[in-house]
Amino acid sequence: MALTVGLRPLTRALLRPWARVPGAALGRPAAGSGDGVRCFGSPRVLVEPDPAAGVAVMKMRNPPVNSLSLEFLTELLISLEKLENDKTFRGIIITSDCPGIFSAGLDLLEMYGRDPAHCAEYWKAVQELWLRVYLSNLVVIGAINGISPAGGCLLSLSCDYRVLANNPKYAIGLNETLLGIIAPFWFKDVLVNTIGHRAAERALQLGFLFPPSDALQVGIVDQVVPEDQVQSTARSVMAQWLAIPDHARQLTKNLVRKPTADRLLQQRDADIQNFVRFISRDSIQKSLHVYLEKLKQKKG
Ligand SMILES: CC/C=C\CC(=O)SCCNC(=O)CCNC(=O)[C@H](O)C(C)(C)COP(=O)(O)OP(=O)(O)OC[C@H]1O[C@@H](n2cnc3c(N)ncnc32)[C@H](O)[C@@H]1OP(=O)(O)O
Repeated sequence: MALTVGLRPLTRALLRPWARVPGAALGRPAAGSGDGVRCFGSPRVLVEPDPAAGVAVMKMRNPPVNSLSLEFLTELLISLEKLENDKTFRGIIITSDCPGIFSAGLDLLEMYGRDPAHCAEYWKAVQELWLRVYLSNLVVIGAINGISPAGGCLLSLSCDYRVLANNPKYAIGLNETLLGIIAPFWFKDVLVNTIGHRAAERALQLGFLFPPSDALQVGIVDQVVPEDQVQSTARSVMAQWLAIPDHARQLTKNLVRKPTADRLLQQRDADIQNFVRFISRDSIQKSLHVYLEKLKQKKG
């Protein structure tokens, strides 16, 4: 029997009117967009619109590490939906407002010590974010200005183009096996599509986190540039992509990506059930506990 997935907080949030950021974000003119244009967003997602260019920069700011908690996923989804539905925008640049960290991936605390209903709700939101970014009609460029493991890597892989800052600390990859967990088939599919079967096989089994030079060589990112040029490079790449007529690019993107997305769309509930069964196992909870303890101990 299909698991019934409650989506209460997510649904509630999606029904909420568009939230404007109190304080800091509001009133700050968007960079390069003239005086009249203001940033907007939500507590964890700052959106800097450049209507003249048809581009919005979406900055993730869920400190300390931009882990993808349920609330953060919800805010990202709301921002993306808002931008998708606004004809002003043809492209978005996803980047981080947390120094040195693009995203630490899925929030382990949403999966550790939680009941099955919560895990199901969380996983549905993870699926939702992936589908929205991966199938977005907008051009999506990742300006990856920090480390990007696991779910952070999935988010990057779902962009149309990835620019990574050249800092040896900014590794990227699907490192799930290092945590004693398994990347779901759709994470795997996106990696295989990006770097090929053999490279993905090794990277997934060994939980590789590629430093920038290796990331470029294997093709998990498209470009590596000095750290202070990540945003400007993303903007120039965006201009190239926006030179293509939208309808032609969008239909082509759909042609290429739909089969991969359909594999999940055809079995979303089953995927949620699998995830909940897997993550609820004692052995997996133990692995997560050990990993979280390691993170704590690292601090000394
Ligand atoms: C089934 C598929 C499932 C999962 C896919 C995933 O995405 S699983 C998540 C995989 N992510 C990782 O392996 C990254 C883990 N984090 C790190 O390696 C480091 O935190 C990082 C990102 C390199 C940053 O290091 P830094 O030294 O700057 O910070 P620190 O480690 O001290 O972390 C600060 C606090 O954040 C907590 N934290 C880190 N990552 C996560 C996370 N993914 N989820 C939840 N919480 C996370 C960390 O424990 C620290 O907490 P604190 O309470 O301050 O001790």
